[in-house]
Amino acid sequence: MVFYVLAKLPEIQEKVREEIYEVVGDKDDVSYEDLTKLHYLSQVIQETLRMYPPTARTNRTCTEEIIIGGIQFKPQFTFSVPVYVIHYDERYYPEPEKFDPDRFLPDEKSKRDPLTYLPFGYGPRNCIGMRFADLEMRMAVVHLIKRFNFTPANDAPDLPVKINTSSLTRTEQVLYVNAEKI
Ligand code: HEM
Repeated sequence: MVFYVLAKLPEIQEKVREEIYEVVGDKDDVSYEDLTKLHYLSQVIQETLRMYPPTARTNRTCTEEIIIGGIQFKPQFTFSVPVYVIHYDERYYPEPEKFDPDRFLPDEKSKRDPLTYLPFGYGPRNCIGMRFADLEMRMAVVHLIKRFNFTPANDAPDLPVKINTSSLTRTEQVLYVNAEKI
């Protein structure tokens, strides 16, 4: 998804590429240290996961009775946390359909409740692979953006791309990008 977004937003793609050249330069051997310095790339990945979270909702089962906001939850009740809906709530993300990596600048991020950003879930049973996935995504973008310029293929739909959220999220149509060697 991130390559599609970058193909559609060439200024953001260029900014990501510039940061990668500054931090990594020409070397092929990208270290963990290098990846931790790619702050703008991290913001782009976070914004991609806000708009296109692979999991649209996550479920929990109550172990004990509790009342939250006047709603009574009994033991064994199962309920869904609507991740996708929360990520598009204007109270937390003004103009939610706009792709804006600056929402994840440290200052902006610190103004929001952490429960408003849930691509990896939350709490003791959140995603165990979160950090690994983050590093993998950064590494993939670094190697590909260094070598290729991405542009939208013919008839590529505009952003935001329509998403089917019935189970794991997926785009309603197949998305293609052109990759041109730099
Ligand atoms: C972008 C990539 C990924 C996303 C968006 C993602 C998202 C999620 C979400 C939303 C949950 C449920 C968390 C909750 O209910 O609070 C979850 C659970 C889990 N994920 Fe991921 N995940 C990703 C990659 C990975 C990877 C790479 C691994 C393994 C290497 C992994 C392993 C797991 C496991 C084992 C759980 C269950 C944890 C538990 O029940 O205690 N995930 N993930």
